[in-house]
Amino acid sequence: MAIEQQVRALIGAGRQADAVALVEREAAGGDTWSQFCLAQWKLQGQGVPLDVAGAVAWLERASAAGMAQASMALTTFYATGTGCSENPERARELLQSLRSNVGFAEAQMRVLEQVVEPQDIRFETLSETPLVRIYRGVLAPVESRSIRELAEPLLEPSFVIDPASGRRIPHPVRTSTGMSFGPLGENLVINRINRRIARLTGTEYAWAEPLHVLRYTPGQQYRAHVDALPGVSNQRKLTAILFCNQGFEGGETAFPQIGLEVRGNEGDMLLFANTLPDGRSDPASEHAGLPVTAGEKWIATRWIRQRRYHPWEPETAR
Ligand SMILES: O=C(O)CCC(=O)C(=O)O
Ligand SMILES: [Fe+2]
Repeated sequence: MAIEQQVRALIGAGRQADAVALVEREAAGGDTWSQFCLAQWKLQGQGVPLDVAGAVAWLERASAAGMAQASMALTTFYATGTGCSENPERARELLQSLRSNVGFAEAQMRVLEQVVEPQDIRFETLSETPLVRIYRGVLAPVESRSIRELAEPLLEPSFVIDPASGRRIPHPVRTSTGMSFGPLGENLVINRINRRIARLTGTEYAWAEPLHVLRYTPGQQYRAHVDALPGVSNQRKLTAILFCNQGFEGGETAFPQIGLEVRGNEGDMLLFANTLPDGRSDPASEHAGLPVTAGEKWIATRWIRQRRYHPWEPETAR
């Protein structure tokens, strides 16, 4: 019986410890399927302790033995510095080595090659206090399209848990659908965009939360709110919003406290400060995504903290 079937049979029979022992033995003996399986278990903390660096080590072995799926996964780990040191060049080399036999790698590589990293991006300052700026032409059309295409199948409505009933109820502030490119969902196209945002904002790539995509259809909106979070010391100092399409009506980003409404063109980036010089939330940064009245509005938001933030390192969220 192939190892995969043996593992399934053991798990099906409730013999999880035996399944882990088998996979560990086979992985050590050089079986790439077992190496990949063990890496996944270590990432989920399933049957074995959660161990991201250990997962990367097994992916390395499987990749070195020629397993394309492992190399593909490694591109994301190196691009985002998850479980290993950040190494975007290594990520790109791995992707390049895969392009001829993995369709998804070929498609990503083509987008990377079509876009020359923009150098002379101009911005206009719309408000000094709070700081609000719009940067023109941050994304190439192929990049904003990639964001939409990658996000679309993963969009989910925003819900919150109602404290009274304990039930999932529609989010009271945000009626759009959304998704995030978390550490393992960030392909090299998204990674390069995130690095560009860091460069333009004078911040570090590793300080920001995962790129968060929102799609609004007619009637949907993001009611007035501040992005700063209650009770955290690693505050959301800046918000960068990428406009990922155009041609919709309504949907301006409004700052009611300073009487400002912004509509970016596809590829533009809105940047604003959420905190006062002493680090506290700035009430004047209050903003809303006004209701869309026709068409669809797509944006991608990067909330930038004051220092390192990583979704898998809970201490960095506080
Ligand atoms: O949709 C908008 O224009 C605003 C989005 C927003 O406030 C956010 O992503 O934090
Ligand atoms: Fe916001």
